[in-house]
Amino acid sequence: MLATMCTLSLTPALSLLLRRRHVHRSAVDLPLSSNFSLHCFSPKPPPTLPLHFLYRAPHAPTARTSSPSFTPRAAAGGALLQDAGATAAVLAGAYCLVLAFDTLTERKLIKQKLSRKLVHILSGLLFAISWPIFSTSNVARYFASSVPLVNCLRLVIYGRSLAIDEGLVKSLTREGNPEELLRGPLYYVLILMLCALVFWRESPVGVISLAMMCGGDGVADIMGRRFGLIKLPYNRQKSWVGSISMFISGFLISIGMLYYYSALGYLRLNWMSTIQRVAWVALVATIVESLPTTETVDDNLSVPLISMVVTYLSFGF
Ligand SMILES: Nc1ccn([C@@H]2O[C@H](COP(=O)(O)OP(=O)(O)OP(=O)(O)O)[C@@H](O)[C@H]2O)c(=O)n1
Ligand SMILES: C/C(=C\CO)CCC[C@H](C)CCC[C@H](C)CCCC(C)C
Repeated sequence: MLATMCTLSLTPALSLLLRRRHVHRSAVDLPLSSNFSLHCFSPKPPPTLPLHFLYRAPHAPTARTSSPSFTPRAAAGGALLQDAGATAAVLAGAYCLVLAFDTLTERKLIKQKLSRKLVHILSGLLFAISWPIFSTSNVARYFASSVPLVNCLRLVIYGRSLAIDEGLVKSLTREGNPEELLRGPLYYVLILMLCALVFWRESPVGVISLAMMCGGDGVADIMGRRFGLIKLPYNRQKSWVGSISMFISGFLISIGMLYYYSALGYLRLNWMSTIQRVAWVALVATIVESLPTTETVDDNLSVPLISMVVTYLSFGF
């Protein structure tokens, strides 16, 4: 795979950040409508492949990495330290987020249903936003995935009543039944783990799927409960307001996440076609979420999984 070395004509800080990270570029030089341009200089232009293909750029040499004392072992040690620190920080963030909403609910400053949905919306989106703080090593995704894994174990322990945490149960379940933790919340963290492990930062599939599950489905619930008077003809449990809210929020949050990752150099997208593709994903996910199948297949599975399939078919990676 031909490697190219790229630098961005962005602010010096962001350019410096990128020089230390993998910068991926498509082999197909796509016009970027965003407000930065990618100046790539490489021994020779990469072959233009028929398919949309990503190139992994090497670490650009810096003053530190060019010094005689710099060794691959030192780099590996630094990456492991960075990933361990990032994992600890995200784990702490997850614990504090749930604790904060648990406290707000306990003090009756926020209703339980709204608290649960805000945790649903924020957890996954903040998790995806945190991925760039992990190193560029090949094991970074495993460190990141350990955060939903720890929460998965936590949900199983409390869901099977092997230990008691009334605050957690109250803030994450509809009826306060610990076994509920083994359904929606457990599927949710399993999807977070899947997105980090399989798709990570190099593919739009993971971030778009999380945007639809967390942002789209979460906002649909909040708006639908509050304003959803006109129900869907084929599903009296869901409403037009809820579904339209899911489409709009899922679309906008997906675009926002893709812009975030392209601004950091992980993705290079043709925004005209990207907007169309994301709209398709949002439409399909909204239709699936509106179907009367929640009792058989939880939304926390159906929405992200259909989003993964449609995004993969649309973007090709
Ligand atoms: N397209 C949608 C989605 C949700 N809702 C509203 O939000 C509520 C919960 O939606 P649902 O998708 O069932 O969310 P759950 O994940 O099951 O919510 P929870 O587990 O918090 O009950 C529905 O009863 C409905 O009032 C809606 O009106 N239209
Ligand atoms: C109630 C929920 C889903 C039901 O629809 C959300 C469950 C949330 C998990 C228990 C906590 C998940 C935490 C994430 C893995 C990491 C978040 C890190 C971020 C920095 C806050």
